[in-house]
Amino acid sequence: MERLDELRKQIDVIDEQILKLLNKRAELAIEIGKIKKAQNKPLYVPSREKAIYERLKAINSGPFPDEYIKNVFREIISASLSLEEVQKIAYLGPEGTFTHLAGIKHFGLAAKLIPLSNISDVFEYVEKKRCTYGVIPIENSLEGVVNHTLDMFMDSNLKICGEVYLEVSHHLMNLSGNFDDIKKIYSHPHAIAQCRKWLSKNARRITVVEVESTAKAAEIAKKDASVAAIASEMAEIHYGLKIVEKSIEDFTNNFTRFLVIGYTESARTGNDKTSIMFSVAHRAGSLYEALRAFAKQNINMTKIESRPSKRKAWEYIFYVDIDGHIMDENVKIALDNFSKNVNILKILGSYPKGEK
Ligand SMILES: C=C(O[C@@H]1C=C(C(=O)O)C=C[C@H]1O)C(=O)O
Repeated sequence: MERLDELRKQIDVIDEQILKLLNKRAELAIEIGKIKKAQNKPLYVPSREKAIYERLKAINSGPFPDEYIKNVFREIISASLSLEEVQKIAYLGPEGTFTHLAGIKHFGLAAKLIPLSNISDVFEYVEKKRCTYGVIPIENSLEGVVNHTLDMFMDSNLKICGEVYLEVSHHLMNLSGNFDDIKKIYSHPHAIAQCRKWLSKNARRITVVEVESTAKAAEIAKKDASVAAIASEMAEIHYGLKIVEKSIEDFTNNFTRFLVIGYTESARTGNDKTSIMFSVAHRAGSLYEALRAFAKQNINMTKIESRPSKRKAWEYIFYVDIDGHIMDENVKIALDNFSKNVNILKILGSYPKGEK
């Protein structure tokens, strides 16, 4: 037998062993699912999943690459979890958006992802338990925060249970893949802003039209050969378009951060983040005094935003992210002191940090 055939035979044997083990593993997951259901515990446990990825990465002896262990096990876990219960996930659609991609990255392909047309609907679907979790964008490293998402937390009791980072790259695409066919370019205002230099250099005479999402732009481009969309690779595949020019963004290092919202609280993993919202009195130094509680406990603040309270003119709500979990001793002490210096305090959730 040729060496090539011989090696492939060995791979076939190993694949059979992997499949047998996958089924053994799935049986255990089903058992665990029954226990969790009987104890009324959440079926999806992100802290456990994170611990699995990290443990396997630490013991990996190679040559299987460390960076792909999570991808492989993400799908194994997603498929196992679907045997306990298929997870219904609401996300800001339509299909083919970066939020869709973030949902798949976090929950895997076995979850049922449900596209909704706005951020409020995603909150409502999860609040009314039509979906177990929701995925929404919260900020882009170049364009800043998504105000609508922040504002939704004012009146919602949902918790943040996870975060996902995606590197964003914009491509110009149309039906033919031919630049000369393009009369109009459609995209989301953020994507257009991020490709400004390229557009002014290469598409001066082409009309640029803003639409509500990059996927919507791709949907329009699919119907009209003279329309091109600036959208993601996901949209290209989903809408059957052809890339005219790849990565036309002005700056690299473009990341979008997404939040996973739901009713369950995520357990401590040792590498977590906590999000809070609060207001302070209109008094000199009140914000400074409050935030000192974190500095005193040596807690790093990773984000601060302010938004109008919408209840009274010139009254603001602050949003802060800190390193650590509410079950960490230093976070507990800091929040206890912090709460003495603020008016309203709402803990939006502690959750495992997303991989950048
Ligand atoms: C099996 C479990 O349920 C789910 C599936 C997991 C898995 O397949 O390893 C891990 C965490 C949960 O999201 C569990 O809780 O351990």
